[in-house]
Amino acid sequence: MLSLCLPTAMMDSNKMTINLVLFGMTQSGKSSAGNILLGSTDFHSSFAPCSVTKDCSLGRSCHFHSFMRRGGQEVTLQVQVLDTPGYPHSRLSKKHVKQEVREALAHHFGQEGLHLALLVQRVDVPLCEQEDSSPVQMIQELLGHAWKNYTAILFTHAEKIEEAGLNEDEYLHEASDTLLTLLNSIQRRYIFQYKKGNSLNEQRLKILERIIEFIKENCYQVLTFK
Ligand SMILES: Nc1nc2c(ncn2[C@@H]2O[C@H](COP(=O)(O)OP(=O)(O)OP(=O)(O)O)[C@@H](O)[C@H]2O)c(=O)[nH]1
Repeated sequence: MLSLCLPTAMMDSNKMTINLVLFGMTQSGKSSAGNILLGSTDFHSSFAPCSVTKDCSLGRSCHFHSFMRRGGQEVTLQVQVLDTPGYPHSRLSKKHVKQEVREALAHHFGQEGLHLALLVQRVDVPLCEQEDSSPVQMIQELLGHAWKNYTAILFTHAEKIEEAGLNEDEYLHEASDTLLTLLNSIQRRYIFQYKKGNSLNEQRLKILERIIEFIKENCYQVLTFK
């Protein structure tokens, strides 16, 4: 059963832990995005013509001291990221992936709660239009009716937008109706992740700042899984 609450245990006055889960199609860049968020290489990320990740795994970042201020106090941030098998998966059924992720969400975030699900989506791959095999459908089924308040899109391979001579706004302007409808339904929460250019540290800061904005807009509420 899913419920919403304010995570008092997770946020004392000067330390905050944020809990994130990564969803997305096979090879969309989930593990790589997880590593950027954690500032580590905890998750196995590699190019393959099939799905690499078969199991869920949780990674924890080190503590980012004085990452932000809250109520006049400096806050130390820790990030926890749950990496999941891609969906559609090249070897595992939908039922299997869903069960695996459901159990992992309950195990890792059952009590503490989930702040945000990131739908990891390559900019150069159209969003899956088939409802039944779409990662969006998986998010809805696992997060329940409040999924729209707890989901953001992380666009990976964003350097391809520049290579095509576009900027982010022009890319979104050209987006399919399916993607635009999804973006509107999640209050246009999106982040672009670039492989080239900025250092990984700069990228992590930029992405984390956006994520914290989304979490603040949600008044730090979490989804719990019991
Ligand atoms: N150019 C570029 N390559 C990326 C980006 N993100 C990920 N990659 C590469 O894409 C490949 C797949 O990345 P992963 O992070 O393993 O993807 P995944 O979604 O975890 O893959 P599965 O576990 O197979 O579902 C790797 O070679 C990454 O280095 C990006 O933003 N830009």
